[in-house]
Amino acid sequence: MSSQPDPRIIVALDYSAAAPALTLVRRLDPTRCRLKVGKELFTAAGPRLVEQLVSAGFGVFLDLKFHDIPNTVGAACRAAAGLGVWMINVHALGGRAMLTAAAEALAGLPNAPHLVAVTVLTSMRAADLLEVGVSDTPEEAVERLTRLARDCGLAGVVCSAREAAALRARHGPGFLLVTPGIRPAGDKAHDQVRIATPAEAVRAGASHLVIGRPITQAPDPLAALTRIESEIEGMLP
Ligand SMILES: O=c1ccn([C@@H]2O[C@H](COP(=O)(O)O)[C@@H](O)[C@H]2O)c(=O)[nH]1
Repeated sequence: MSSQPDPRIIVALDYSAAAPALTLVRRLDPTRCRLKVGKELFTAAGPRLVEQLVSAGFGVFLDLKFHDIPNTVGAACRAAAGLGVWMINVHALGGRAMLTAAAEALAGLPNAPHLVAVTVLTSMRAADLLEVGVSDTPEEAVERLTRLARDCGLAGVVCSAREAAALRARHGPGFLLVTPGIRPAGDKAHDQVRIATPAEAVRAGASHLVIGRPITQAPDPLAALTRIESEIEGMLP
């Protein structure tokens, strides 16, 4: 019996136009990685590019981080699902009613995408949370928002790999832990704060690793992807 490939690396296509994104995508293979389309590329290139990536066989994470009133977010989630993507997300800080509306909007849809909630952005540290009125540590805030998201029926969360071990222990094997802020040892952190290497993330129990600039801005993106694959090879179940 042949098993379906389930690539754990999600390449973040943070480009300002479709052309450079497609130049990289043509060198990639859907059995090796999934693709993430975020706010920049989606705003520049629109839903047709997303459909093109889906038609090319890639699992696409549409990372638009919806955060609005429940009715608006539910409708946006349904529209996103219509593009045939593999995963979509909302901000957990939108609260229970919004998270429930998002989950209910997808319930019963054929081939509904995985719905995950962004907890605390990987670019934030404790002082940033304090400034917006959150006195929890990032770890506490991530844990609390994850419990809320799970309670509302979401399939997983976006968190940093630094919180992944505690979440994996509490929420068990099937819960999705999608971790950006991945930096191979020695790579620049850029604007990321709560970072981890690919191996650290997998060891902590991350189900998926979101990786952008370490691949897209590498002199040889394919070689960078191959190095990351080798680093985690044999560590995944
Ligand atoms: O907490 C979050 C949520 C989303 N992201 C997104 O992931 C990629 C990371 O890109 P790098 O170039 O590897 O830093 C980017 O598209 C973010 O929008 C995140 O970093 N943190």
